[in-house]
Amino acid sequence: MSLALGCVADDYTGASDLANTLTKAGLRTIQTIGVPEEGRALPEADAVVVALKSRSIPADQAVARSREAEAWLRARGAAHVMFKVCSTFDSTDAGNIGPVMDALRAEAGETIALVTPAFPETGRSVYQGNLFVGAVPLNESPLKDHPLNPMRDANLVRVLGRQSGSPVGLIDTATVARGAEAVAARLDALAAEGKGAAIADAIFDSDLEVLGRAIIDRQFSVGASGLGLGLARALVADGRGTTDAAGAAVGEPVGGASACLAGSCSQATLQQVAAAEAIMPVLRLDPARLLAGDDVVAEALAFAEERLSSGPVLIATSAPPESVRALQAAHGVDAAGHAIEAALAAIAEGLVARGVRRLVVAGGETSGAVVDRLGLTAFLLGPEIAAGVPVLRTAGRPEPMLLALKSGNFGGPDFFGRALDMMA
Ligand SMILES: Nc1ncnc2c1ncn2[C@@H]1O[C@H](COP(=O)(O)OP(=O)(O)OP(=O)(O)O)[C@@H](O)[C@H]1O
Ligand SMILES: O=C(O)[C@@H](O)C(=O)CO
Repeated sequence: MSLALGCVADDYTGASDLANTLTKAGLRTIQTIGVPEEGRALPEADAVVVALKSRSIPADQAVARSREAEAWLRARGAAHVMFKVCSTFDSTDAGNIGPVMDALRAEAGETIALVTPAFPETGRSVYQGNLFVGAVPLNESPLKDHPLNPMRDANLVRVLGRQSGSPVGLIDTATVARGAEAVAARLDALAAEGKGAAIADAIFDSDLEVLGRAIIDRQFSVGASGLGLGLARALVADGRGTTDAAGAAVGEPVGGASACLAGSCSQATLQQVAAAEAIMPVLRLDPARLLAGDDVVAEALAFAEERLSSGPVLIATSAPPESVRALQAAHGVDAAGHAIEAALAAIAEGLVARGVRRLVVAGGETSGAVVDRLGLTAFLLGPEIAAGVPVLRTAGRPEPMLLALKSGNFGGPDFFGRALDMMA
């Protein structure tokens, strides 16, 4: 396999978002969970997205895992490696975007990395280095209340500057409007000034196409799905992709029962859980009882077991910001998050043991915990349920499963129903 593009993603839902974008843009794409073991056969592909669970772990561990993934991709011929971060730049001042970027850029032998989390299809745009979520700056969006990575500064030149070992510059809209050569020249000028990264403005897909063309022959970049789109279109225009890849891997329907799990507390997920009550039984787990030692996993599985033969169920810990803050104040952010993730993962395992073969999971960390617990290792890409959320089909599992791993902020209010319909 000689890859046109290699990607290292910092969470599993983000990886499936990117793999979906690359597939739609015409690259045959596979998503692996972690670095595949030596000798494991993978289908032929133009691009591989290695999904890590490295967004909210200590920075040194995120760096080590990302370097291993980058080396694996380079060994498979990937000339350009993109580090996929969240379109809302989820991270803290301690990392992990800056430290991972610094390490992968050095590994690639580049002096500067172009960085942009813009993803216009989901309302993420960057102007003068400031990230907007829809019409509001990042720090006024619901991301200010994220349970693990609250985002309180929209100026990404500043945010990344606090995380990186090198100064950070800006490639502004006026430069992007002048085209790929102007972007490349600005990158070189910033590198000559000693900058190690440049936040690039992008408001429309056409801006991302310019950025893609400007950097496709360089070794390394950092971005969300929008930059993936720009890179994929540059590759396809250059004859380095397969133009009929979209939705190629739907495959045969899988039988079995279906279920949904939600550990995301984003505004979008809260609305989706509320809307699901009209179409399926919903169990809202009380995380305070879980942390007090009650066996809520067994309760959830009993709830599901009684109902699965008649249709899907949804089990959610999702709660509004004030409840999340109260739980975190009582137990600590990490302890609360990990205990809930572990409980939802154990529930997922119990559901699969009870015949569930189609599973929808809301939340990046939550999806990471579930996929790891189920021991899934790679996915083929199916059709798109909502912007950034594809149907995934397991690869290398004797009895295939379909999954949808939803980033917290993605999807409309009817997301759960729509996902289940598309997986039917
Ligand atoms: N009721 C709750 N109180 C406190 N924390 C919670 C609660 N329910 C879930 N959590 C934790 O909140 C975190 C949610 O993160 P997760 O990444 O799953 O969702 P998200 O941040 O909305 O999604 P994404 O990362 O895709 O944007 C997890 O660690 C989860 O365990
Ligand atoms: O880029 C995004 O917003 C998503 O793919 C994601 O990473 C959310 O966890």
